[in-house]
Amino acid sequence: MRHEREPLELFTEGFRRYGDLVRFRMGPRPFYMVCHPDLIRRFLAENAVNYPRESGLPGPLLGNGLFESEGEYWRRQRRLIQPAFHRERLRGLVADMARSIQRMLDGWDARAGQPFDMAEEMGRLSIRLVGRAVYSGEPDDALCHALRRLAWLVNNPRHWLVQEVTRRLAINTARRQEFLAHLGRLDALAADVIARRRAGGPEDDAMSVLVAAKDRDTGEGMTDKELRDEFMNLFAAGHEATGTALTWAWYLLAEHPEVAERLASESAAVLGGRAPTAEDLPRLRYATQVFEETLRLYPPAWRVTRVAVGADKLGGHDVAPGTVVSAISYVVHRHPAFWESPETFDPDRFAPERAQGRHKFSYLPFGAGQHICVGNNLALLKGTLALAMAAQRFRAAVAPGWKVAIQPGIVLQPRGGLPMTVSPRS
Ligand code: HEM
Repeated sequence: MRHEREPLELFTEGFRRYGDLVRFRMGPRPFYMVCHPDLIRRFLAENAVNYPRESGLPGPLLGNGLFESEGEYWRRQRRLIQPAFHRERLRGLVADMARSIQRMLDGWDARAGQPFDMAEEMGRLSIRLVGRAVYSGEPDDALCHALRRLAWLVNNPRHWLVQEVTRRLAINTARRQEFLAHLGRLDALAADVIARRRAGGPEDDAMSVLVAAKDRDTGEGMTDKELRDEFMNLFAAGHEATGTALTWAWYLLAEHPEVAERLASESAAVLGGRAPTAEDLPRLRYATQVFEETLRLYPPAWRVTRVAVGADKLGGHDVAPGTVVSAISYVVHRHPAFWESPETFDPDRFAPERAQGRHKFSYLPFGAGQHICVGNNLALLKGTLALAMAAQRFRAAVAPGWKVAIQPGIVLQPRGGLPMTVSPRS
């Protein structure tokens, strides 16, 4: 089936041939790919109530957390969790995050010239930075390994399918045992963090906000099970996309040395070799733009999908109940009516004066509407800091002979990782 083998090619071709709304035959249900931002606004925002996310059984990893829930329960949880990720609160994390990034970069000095997998490196960095935001902790190597393996098992659709089947039939395969062992490690951490916060631990990370949060109608807080599920959603699911985006950023910078030089100049002018502070953030504008443009060309969450529960019309076409409706961000971000020279890597298109007036629903790296990514400010902060700090110290190049290809699993990753070499700037 082509949509499993090469979905990006299939969807891109469908858009070029048929335009803004394309019906595909795949599986038993009708499937619409929606590419026009007005139509995306319709199903993700204006009539979102008709297009919930597909409900499945709560899985063992994410449980009934924000990613998986819908309706009143989701609304309550979202209200309680959102304050933990306000931009002002995140500013307090800058110093700790900078320290984590600095430690990674110090390790690069000894690795100069030797290829290493940038996807693995960025994945681990992202885990450490999310750890700081979620529970004020820096995960050790064993925990990073567990999370990387879990992400790998979940991101690969074939493994995930096997996981689901073996779980439902309670078959104990080696992969399943591996999955459960990693999950057990994470569950132990979640239980420990929750117990400490209940006993009154630090007060400025996401878990302390969640433990203290009270429903405005009932006055009740979250149960331990609810806290555990949200911990998994934020910590386990929150790291993968940022790590992948940073990996693609390194690839694009290697391919566009002029952008890498400009990024390094900005860092030199603003930071002059020291670690960034929260006050520097507005002046690291080009680093943010590089990250935003990377998210346009390689949106890690490359599709946003819903299922219609009632009849509707999209662009004059009938949508029957049960229709799967998907905005393929990878295609929407290359829509020529909304993006000039869409294949060109041009961070300046995110300069405030050029971004002004852009259709809000033509740029969807964090989704749109009520489910828009709750961690988007954190992701932009991580991306900006990591790029600004790394660019002032290192250049990177794809390892000689390596062919970069895209693997669209749940997340849009480089197939087989991304071997790169780094060299210090003199
Ligand atoms: C570059 C990094 C990231 C990308 C590209 C990304 C992308 C997305 C997208 C597209 C959605 C919407 C899914 C939908 O509508 O079906 C989403 C939702 C979500 N994201 Fe992110 N995300 C990133 C980072 C993070 C981080 C750092 C966290 C938390 C620490 C996080 C937590 C969540 C949660 C909990 C949701 C569900 C929100 C809801 O349904 O209310 N994400 N993300």
